[in-house]
Amino acid sequence: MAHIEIDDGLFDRLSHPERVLETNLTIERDDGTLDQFKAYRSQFNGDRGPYKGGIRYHPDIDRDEVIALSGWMTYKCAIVDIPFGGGKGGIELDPADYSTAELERLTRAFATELRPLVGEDRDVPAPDVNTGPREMNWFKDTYETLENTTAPGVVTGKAIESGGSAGRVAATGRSTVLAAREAFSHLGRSLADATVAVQGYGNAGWIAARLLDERGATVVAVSDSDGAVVDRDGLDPVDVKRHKDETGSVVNYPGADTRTNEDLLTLDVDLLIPAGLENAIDADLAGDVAADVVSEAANGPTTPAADDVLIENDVFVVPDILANAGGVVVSYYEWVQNRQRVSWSESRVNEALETHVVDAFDELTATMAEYDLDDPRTAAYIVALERVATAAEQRGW
Ligand SMILES: NC(=O)C1=CN([C@@H]2O[C@H](COP(=O)(O)OP(=O)(O)OC[C@H]3O[C@@H](n4cnc5c(N)ncnc54)[C@H](O)[C@@H]3O)[C@@H](O)[C@H]2O)C=CC1
Ligand SMILES: O=C(O)CCC(=O)C(=O)O
Repeated sequence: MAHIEIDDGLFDRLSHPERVLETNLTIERDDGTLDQFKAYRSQFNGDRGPYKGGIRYHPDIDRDEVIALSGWMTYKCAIVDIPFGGGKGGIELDPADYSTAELERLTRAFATELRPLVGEDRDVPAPDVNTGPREMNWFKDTYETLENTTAPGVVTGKAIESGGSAGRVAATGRSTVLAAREAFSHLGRSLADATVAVQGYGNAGWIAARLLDERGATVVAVSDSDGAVVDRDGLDPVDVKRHKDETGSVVNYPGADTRTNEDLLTLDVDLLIPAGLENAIDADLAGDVAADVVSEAANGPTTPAADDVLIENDVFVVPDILANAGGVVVSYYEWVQNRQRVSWSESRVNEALETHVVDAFDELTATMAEYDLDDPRTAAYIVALERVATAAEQRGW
């Protein structure tokens, strides 16, 4: 059912990316042989500002996935009201199979290929799955060297010493927790009393678990792609992270029971945080989700059919475009600091982040009330789509 009126032509335009680069990168392996990698960058929509979105390294990445992720970035930037459009990119590989030197050559090859498309005012990449400050530093250096300039705002998520922002690494987990706090408060409950399960123990998931623990919630289960660990008395997120860093996985964490990822998603907890990849919760599994609130750290963890089941079962789902927007909000402030050649304190960054998340959540609940909706995701898209459509219309054709 349509809730807002959008011109048919504009709707068509917003159903497709503005452009997609698909390329093959060639690098020399450490043994002297050559290897090829498929790589993509989708620029979905730039009506509200430069394209913005991460770069993912993953063996299953493909063109359609990158396009979908770049579309979500468009609406994410709109709902938290930062002046960016949506983009996303990625390289098809499992980084675990490559040395640091090979990953550096590959990242530099991608930056070289993307050079005509990116820039501080054109398209600003950032980290996503399996990338982080290290890759962003390499990207920035390659771009600046080729352009013979300094342009730290060409990517965000850099190391602090290379122009990164305080608070960026923790920002995605932080907004996921702030969004959950707002959802609990909306339901008249306190996050401090909640039990939590976190699926995915990378940048987004582990930070969310740590911040929840610091706020008094009990993290009873966490997982990564190898499986889940559960301790009903509560896990110590920092110690689980130490175990994962030492052993490569959360699995076999001393004192905890080992379970499957599916078990984790259907565990009897108050709050579920999917922080892995897309489509983790499908329609079959959704009926067994026991949590009252889901705060989506991952992009697209809930399929549309699963969403219907969760709504039917009164599960309050804070959609990805709001819950995980902390990453791009702090990326925006990193870009602002880079452009102004200034550096903000972590508390200033965190305060700005919190304002964006709380304001967006308030707009979401006000829209649910205005349209008599029981679905937070639809409300989020009403707010975001109106902003994108208005900007597009004001620019004209
Ligand atoms: N890093 C960032 O700033 C942002 C990340 N996100 C999203 O958050 C999600 C996670 O990203 P990061 O934490 O950055 O990646 P990461 O590479 O740091 O960690 C990903 C984690 O997910 C786990 N995982 C993968 N498949 C899984 C499965 N089937 N079951 C359980 N765990 C699984 C991996 O083992 C790993 O622990 C992605 O959807 C990403 O797009 C969203 C906004 C910003
Ligand atoms: O920080 C950014 O620019 C975008 C991060 C990202 O890829 C995401 O929010 O999914």
